[in-house]
This record gives sequence, structure tokens and C-alpha cells, in this order.
Amino acid sequence: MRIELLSPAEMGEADKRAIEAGPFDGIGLMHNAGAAIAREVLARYPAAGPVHVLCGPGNNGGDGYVVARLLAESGAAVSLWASGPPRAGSDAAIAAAECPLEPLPLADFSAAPGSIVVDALYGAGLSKPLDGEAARAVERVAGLGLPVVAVDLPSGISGDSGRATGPAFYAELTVTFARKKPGHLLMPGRGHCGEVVVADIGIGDAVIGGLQVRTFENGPALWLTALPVPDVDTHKYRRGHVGVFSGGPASTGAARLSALAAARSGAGAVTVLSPANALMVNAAHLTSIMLRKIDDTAELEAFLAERRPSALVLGPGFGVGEKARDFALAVLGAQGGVEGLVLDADGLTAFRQQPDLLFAAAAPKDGPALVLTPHDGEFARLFPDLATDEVLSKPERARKAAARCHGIVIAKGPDTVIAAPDGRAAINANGAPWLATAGSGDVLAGLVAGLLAQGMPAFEAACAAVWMHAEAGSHFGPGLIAEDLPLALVPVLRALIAEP
Ligand SMILES: NC(=O)C1=CN([C@@H]2O[C@H](COP(=O)(O)OP(=O)(O)OC[C@H]3O[C@@H](n4cnc5c(N)ncnc54)[C@H](OP(=O)(O)O)[C@@H]3O)[C@@H](O)[C@H]2O)[C@@H](O)CC1
Ligand SMILES: [K+]
Repeated sequence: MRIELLSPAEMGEADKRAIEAGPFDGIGLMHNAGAAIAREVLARYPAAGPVHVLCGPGNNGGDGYVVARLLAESGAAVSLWASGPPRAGSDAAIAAAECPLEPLPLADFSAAPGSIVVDALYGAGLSKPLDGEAARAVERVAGLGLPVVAVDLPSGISGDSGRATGPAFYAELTVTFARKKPGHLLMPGRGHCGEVVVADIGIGDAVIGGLQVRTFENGPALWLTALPVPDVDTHKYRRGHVGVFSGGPASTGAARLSALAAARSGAGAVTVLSPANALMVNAAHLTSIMLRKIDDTAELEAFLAERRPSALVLGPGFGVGEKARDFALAVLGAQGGVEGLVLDADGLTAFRQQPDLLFAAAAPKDGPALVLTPHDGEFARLFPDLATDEVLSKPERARKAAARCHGIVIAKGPDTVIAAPDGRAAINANGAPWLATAGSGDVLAGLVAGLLAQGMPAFEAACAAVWMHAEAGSHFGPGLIAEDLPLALVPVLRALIAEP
């Protein structure tokens, strides 16, 4: 699977390098792009009524002229609407000259029900919100409920950020070239794209490889080789030991959800670390998972020294306050053995007044890895300036946050982004609305810790956990509650580990 996500700038560079490398020149790539779209239109709408191709002034419009010509040659009834002539000397001007159809002014666009729309107004070169005739075309198409096939991106959607700065088409199908772009996976872009097809237009893997892309679609291809599989001669502590901090007697369930997920991920041992007053509640609900009393930092340090847990989860149901901060800092300061700390929920909020305290504790390179799992609200508490920066895309925000906190940031949402301090970022796209349920985040935190404890590098562990969590939720479907998730991970893990 080709998992690189190319920004519009990287795509432009790929285009340039592919032309230099040959065999296709600019108009050659455009012919390939147009042919791929025409093929999809004919395959998906074989009994289609008239096709209306809307062309903008740039190369996105150029692709549209190729599509219009090819569809007309195949016998389809095609109308061509253009916002203006392409720039003289551009590839789009060549494509327009090759197209025998006379363009009608976009301002006059109208279509009968039953028509298909090919949106070739703006793609990678979108530079401002759609307005005037383009905005009216979006409105008319939506009003008529016509199916839209978008060329590269639905016009109005940013390929970088997935944002719609103004009106934007809702496509049934988006055909893009060489690789997906971040805007296909980030919200709201993802909701505008419909199905996304990636067409090979002759830009080779070597060209893409040379770009040193740092943004990926999250999926097994990104981390499967790092997924821990136990050796035949293993024993339970070699499979990693996870400690999960529990809250007080009235809020222990979240820690147990994390603990169960850590256990299901393959960690050999899991211990719930409970205050004395919640020991009995936890004991009544735990079987294979161990229990240990920890009320203060001295008890925590004794546990770390004696039992040498490899990863810890702090936050779910824990309560916000000094104890959360002290415990997190003690874990990050632990000498040797601790692979990582997953800080979630209350563990994040506890640092809202002094995020730098946390970030400084995570700075030493030989210390435990820090993984933060904020939803939007928690992200804004720790990184208020990044959260309110309207210019940054979600991956850029997460990258800056990761660099600042010296840790992995899992910026949760329908388009969860995982970022590392070294600049890598992955966008998750297999999420399901069923996952938006209380306790779902606790399961994710435990899953990350379980993988960390088994020695998976932190970025890969975070990406794998997010993907598996979403996959488990999608497979389970309607009726999902967080208690179902740990067991729903089993078929997901089985399928991954069975893969050659
Ligand atoms: N790269 C590749 O590998 C290949 C790329 N291909 C295709 O090329 C596409 C990229 O082409 P592109 O760079 O010419 O950009 P495109 O989206 O056509 O727009 C640029 C023009 O629109 C204008 N403009 C922008 N927004 C506007 C607005 N809201 N309202 C009004 N005007 C607006 C903008 O004006 P300016 O910003 O300069 O003022 C400029 O004139 C890409 O998506 C793919 O389909 C394929 O052929 C195969 C190979
Ligand atoms: K488009």
C-alpha cells in the first residue's frame, strides 16, 4: 500500500521530477489524469444522462478538458462549462485546444436532473475561497442533488488541511493522482470527497521516494513490521508489564478498561495501581489483572524499582491535581526499564497551568517515552497557542505539539493525527462513529501502553493502537460500548499477526 500523503507543494515537486525523469511530459501526465477520470465516470455511471464538465483556469481545468474530450469520443452527451480560458502556454491550454467542445460560460451553468457533474474547477492550486460563479455552481449542483466526480479534490477543499474556506462541492467520487493528499483524510475534507480513488498517471515510486515525505495514511504498512509477536520461549514479564493508575472508589472503571486493553494487546502482565480506599472496588472486578496499593510517590517509586513495569497509563478516571502531576513526573524521571508513559484525560488536564513542567521532564532522550492522547479540548489546555492558530493544519499542529512536548501526540477526533517530535505524522482514516462512546479513550490509552511495554517504538505503537482501536470499533459496529472494545481487538490482532 502506498501510504505517503503528498501536500500540494510536494505533488507539484513530484510532477516536476516525473517530467524530468520521463517518459511523460506535462501534457502526457494530464492526458493520463483525464483518462483515469473518464474511465471511472464510464465505469460507475454506465447509464448516465448528460455529463457536465466544469473547468477552472488552471491545470485542474486542464484535466477537465481531457475528460470532456474522452467522454464525448466515447459517445456520452457532454456539456463543457468554463470559468475562463486557461493561461496561454500552459498544459491546460493545450488540453483545451485539443477538446472539440465549445465551452459555455460557467456563470450560465444549469443542468437537468439525472445529469452527472465532473468538478474540474480547482484542485491543488486552490488559493482562496470559491466565490461568484464557482460558488453559485456549487449551490446549483447541491440544489439539484447531482452526483459529482471531483478531479483531484472537490473544489473548495484545501489539499493541505482538508479545510473548506468557503463553499465546496460534495463529491460521490474523488479521483486523485499518484498518492492521496492530507485534505482527503482530514475533516471536513474527508466528508466532501466521497470514495477516493488514487490513479496511477505515470509518476513512479522512485520519484515519490525521493521526496522524503513525512506524512502518511495510518495503516499496517506503517508499523506492521514493528508489531510485537511473542517468541516461543517467552515468559510473561518479557512480554511487558503495564501499570495503570486507578482513581478513587467512585471512578475506577476507566483504569480497568485501560488495563484490559493493555492485556489484550499482548502485554504479559498488567497491574492496576490503586489508592487504598479503592482497593476493594478494584479487587472485586479484577481476575487476571494484578492489583497494588499506591497512595504516594514513595509507594510509586518502590513499585517502579521492585516490579520494573515497562509502561504506565496515567489519567483515566484519576482526578486532576497535584498527585497526577507528581506521579507523572516520577514515572518520567524513573531510571531504566520504563519504556513509556501514556498520559490521557485527567493526566493531561493536570498540567494545564504548567505544561512546561511536563515537557521538560520528557526532554531527556534516554528517559521513558511520553505519549499524550488529547482530544481537542485537552489539546487546547496544553497547547493553547497552537490550538487557536487558524493557519496551521491539524497535522502541523500535532507536529509542533510533539516537538514541544518531546513526545508522541495522538490528537484525537474523527481524523486522529499521530505526530512525533522528528516530524513524522500519520492521519488515521479507519475510524467509525461507534467509537465516540464513554471509555473508548481509556481503551486506546491502555492499548498504546500495552504495545509500548512490548518494546514497540513509541510512534509506531501509537499509530498501531489508533488503527487497531478504530478497526475493532468499526468491526463491532452498532451497539458498541467501551467494555466491548478489548475483546473486539482480538480478531483485529489475529488478522494482523496472521498476515505474512
Ligand atoms: N501536479 C501534478 O502532478 C499534476 C496535476 N494535475 C492537475 O493540476 C492541478 C493543479 O493545477 P494548478 O496548480 O494549475 O492549480 P488549479 O487547482 O488548477 O488552480 C489554479 C488556478 O486557479 C486559480 N484559483 C485558485 N483558487 C481560486 C478560487 N477560489 N477562485 C478563483 N480562482 C482560483 C489560481 O489563481 P491564482 O492563485 O494564481 O491567483 C490559478 O489560476 C491538480 O489539482 C491536478 O488536477 C494533473 O494534470 C496531472 C499532473
Ligand atoms: K476539483
